[in-house]
Amino acid sequence: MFSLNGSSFLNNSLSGVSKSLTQSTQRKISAPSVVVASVSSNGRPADRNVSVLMENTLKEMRENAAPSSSSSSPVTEKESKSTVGGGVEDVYGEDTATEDQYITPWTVTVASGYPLLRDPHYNKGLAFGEKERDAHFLRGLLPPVVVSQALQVKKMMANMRQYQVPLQRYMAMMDLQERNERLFYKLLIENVEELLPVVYTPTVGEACQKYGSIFRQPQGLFISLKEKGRILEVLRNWPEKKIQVIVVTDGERILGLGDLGCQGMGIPVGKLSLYSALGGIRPSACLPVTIDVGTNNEQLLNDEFYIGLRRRRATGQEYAELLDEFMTAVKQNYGEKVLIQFEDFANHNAFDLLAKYGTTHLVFNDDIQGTASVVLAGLITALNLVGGTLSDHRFLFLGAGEAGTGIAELIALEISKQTNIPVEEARKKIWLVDSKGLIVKSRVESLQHFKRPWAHEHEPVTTLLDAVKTIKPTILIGSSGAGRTFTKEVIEAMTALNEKPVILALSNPTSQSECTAEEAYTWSEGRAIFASGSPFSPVEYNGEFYASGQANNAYIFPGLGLGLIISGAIRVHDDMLLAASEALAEQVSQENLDKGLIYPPFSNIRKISAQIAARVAAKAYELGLATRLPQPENLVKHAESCMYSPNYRNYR
Ligand SMILES: NC(=O)C1=CN([C@@H]2O[C@H](COP(=O)(O)OP(=O)(O)OC[C@H]3O[C@@H](n4cnc5c(N)ncnc54)[C@H](OP(=O)(O)O)[C@@H]3O)[C@@H](O)[C@H]2O)C=CC1
Ligand SMILES: CC(=O)C(=O)O
Ligand SMILES: [Mg+2]
Repeated sequence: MFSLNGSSFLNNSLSGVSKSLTQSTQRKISAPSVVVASVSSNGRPADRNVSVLMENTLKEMRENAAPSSSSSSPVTEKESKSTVGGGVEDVYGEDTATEDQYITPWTVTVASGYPLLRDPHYNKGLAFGEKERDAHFLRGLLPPVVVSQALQVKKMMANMRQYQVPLQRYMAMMDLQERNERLFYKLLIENVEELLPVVYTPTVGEACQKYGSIFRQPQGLFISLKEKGRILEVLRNWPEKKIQVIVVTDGERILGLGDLGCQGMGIPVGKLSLYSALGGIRPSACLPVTIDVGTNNEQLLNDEFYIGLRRRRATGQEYAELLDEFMTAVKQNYGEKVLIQFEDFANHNAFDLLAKYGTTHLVFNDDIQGTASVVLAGLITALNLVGGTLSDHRFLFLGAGEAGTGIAELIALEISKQTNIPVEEARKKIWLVDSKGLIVKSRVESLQHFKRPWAHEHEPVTTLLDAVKTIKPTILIGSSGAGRTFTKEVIEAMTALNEKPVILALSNPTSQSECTAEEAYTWSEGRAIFASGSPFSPVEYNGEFYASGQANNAYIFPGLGLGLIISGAIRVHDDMLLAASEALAEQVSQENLDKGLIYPPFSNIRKISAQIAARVAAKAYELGLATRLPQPENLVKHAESCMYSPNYRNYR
């Protein structure tokens, strides 16, 4: 997001602060302003001419210091500015309570000329109009032509399609994000099905593996053990002050690729791009964080280009203390209502972190809860194709970690609600296999705590194939991170047992998928209802085309996050996950079902996210967890109106 040398760092990194200071006024101002520390200007022509613009900006800031009733933003002025000073933002460090804290002496100037072209939030490239070029000292800095954003999108897509190697596309997209943020989002929103596999799974997996080698500009906030005791200070280095969503990882379980240490940063960056593109959260309100506690990945430790701490992972107290400092600092810096999404932590930390902070912070774990919600939605839809209710089915999982047990628990909860049986009873319909075989009672003492509820009475079974034969599942779910584990024999066994076997290969990226779409359709003779975590192209089998859906939490977390934000929710509740599942399932049309699709196309995702957000927000109000009162009358419309728009704004 910024270069680390000289004044461009200063200007770029601080540019976001101006947005936070002027956010309430943006509709009126529209002029790109930046805030800089009190450092003298370098005397460029643009700087000599800023005084009038600067005065205007300051005037407008003063005028708009009071709450604006015309703002359609879901964040009210009062809420967004509360600090120790009794609800008034302490911009100048005037509060007694903050006396011992350092402050930065900000002054305001206006971005124009060369720095404006280098500011990704405001840069429009060739789309700067004639008047803007005059008003902002851009004459001569751009070639004469003025083009539309639509033409820029067309050109970028044509360029993108020239790249044969997926990683090159990823790098081109990241470069665009750093150069012209609105164009990046415009491209992503308008070409979501084509670009999702570029900025997200599977390509983001390869990008994380090679992050050190392809590293150009830092994205997101890196918090390592070196920063212990100073995390609040580090958070304050981030240019944006009004953060609504944080996606944080410690890089220990990146997709199904294992421990990638600090290079896991690609995941929070990618997930937050989806928060904005798919869920409409403002990019400036999103903060990607990677907590670097070392890595146990020998290959990375020996890689001269590795970007993280060159030490083995901290564990126990050292780990817990760093995480606790982070969680405390986040609340201190951004308040109660910042949403923290835990992402790609290893399961030995993930469940504990969720349990520990679930009662004190607005948190959820995407791998445990987001995945559960998306899979439940797919299963509710699949019932239209295979018949029966959820409780009529038998579920078998390969993989009993975060995703596996998270999904299993939400299915059990839904069955329990639908049938009025205790959740313990509902769990008996669900079986899980881990690396040691079927989870059964006789193994209970040696099982991690999150597996224990699934240890049912049964004799030991060591292979998946034997588990399929003995449990006779109607639904098989892969959440193992182990590629090609749904063998021909396994899928044939499922097909022998079921007219239409439901087979979900959730593991990411594509290399770790339990089977390919082609394998699922071929080995099941075209009878499988199949979906996968990473996308597969349609498959031809016996002269027919089979399209499969993408069972990925990307359907859920953007809408869930939006719903939490617009309602001002203070906690995430399981019923919100169920509400999100129902909302997603309702978006699957008969036309989708006729093609065997159990998820709607991603091309409609913003509409889908608005529906999910509305349902989640409604649940927050119903549960008394919402703080943004009164409840808007039409939550879908409200969600849509709150969504980020990547269209260029006019500058005066
Ligand atoms: N599609 C989506 O939206 C999502 C997909 N995922 C994917 O799911 C996968 C797993 O993630 P997560 O649950 O967090 O990981 P975990 O590490 O928490 O769990 C993995 C589980 O798989 C088991 N396992 C691993 N290899 C084998 C094998 N060869 N045979 C049988 N069991 C095996 C492990 O067994 P043991 O416990 O014995 O070690 C463990 O129970 C990843 O690839 C991830 O990308 C995750 C979240 C969302
Ligand atoms: C999709 C996702 O969150 C994962 O594979 O970890
Ligand atoms: Mg994940």
